[in-house]
Amino acid sequence: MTYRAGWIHYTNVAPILDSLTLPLGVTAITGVPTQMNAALLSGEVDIANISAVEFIRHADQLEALPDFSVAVLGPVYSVNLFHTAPLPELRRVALTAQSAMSVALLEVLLRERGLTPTLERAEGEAQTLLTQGYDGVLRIGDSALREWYGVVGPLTPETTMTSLPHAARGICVTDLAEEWFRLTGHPFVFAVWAYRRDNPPPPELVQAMREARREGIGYLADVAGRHAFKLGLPERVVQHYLWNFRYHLEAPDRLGLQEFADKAVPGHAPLRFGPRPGQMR
Ligand SMILES: C=C(O[C@@H]1C=C(C(=O)O)C=C[C@H]1O)C(=O)O
Repeated sequence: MTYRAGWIHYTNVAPILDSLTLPLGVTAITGVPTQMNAALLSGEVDIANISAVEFIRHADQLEALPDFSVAVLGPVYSVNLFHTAPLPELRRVALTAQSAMSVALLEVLLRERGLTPTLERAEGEAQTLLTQGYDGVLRIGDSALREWYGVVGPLTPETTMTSLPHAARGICVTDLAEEWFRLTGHPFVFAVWAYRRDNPPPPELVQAMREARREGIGYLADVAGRHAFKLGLPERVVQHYLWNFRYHLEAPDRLGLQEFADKAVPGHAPLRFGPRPGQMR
């Protein structure tokens, strides 16, 4: 029988997916996070790298691979609130329909500060929406990375990604993963690789994913070079962006994930992970 995978193929997953050779009997489709979340939950696919919040919300049915994540400790650069008013004065924020995770994270961060702007779905470029009645715009993924650099770049010999100004031309960029780090001191996990508990992936697929990740991380400059060209960004910006991710769901990432789960989805079922490499079920 065929095992079906659903991949969110944003640039941040390229170090895992670009070199992946699917074993015989495994097929894959691709889409944005909300599409892959829905595909896994409807049974259209058997495994997907889904928004961690959907994994948490459906923890009664799902399990995640024990050693795969898209996480960061500190800034992520691609989950950004672009805003023209200071955070405490925000009135109307445009959300993206592509992401479940960043919306849930924004809600947690606003609640922690006691802020209650109106949140609405609206697609389009942040800089355009900011001239159309929104004073905040949440964007994720490749377009958010590109827009972030469009606002705060260029990177000069005197600046680094972390020392860049984060406001320019009247637009401020708040990196939600950095805000999470300020609040908790923990990493933020954006995605995990989840499947229904009664339908785990064939070991050959997980093995192939581990090999692909080793290859991708080992040749990160090449991965960055290819994607920089596609994104229209400087190579060193994309290489820094990719190097910054935590792809192994390590102990600190699990702490961050658990903390987020408790804040965002009170009463959630216990989070479950498959056996670690070499561990028996
Ligand atoms: C950090 C990011 O990670 C992605 C963000 C997701 C979400 O917001 O739901 C889901 C999967 C991640 O790969 C990003 O794309 O900017």
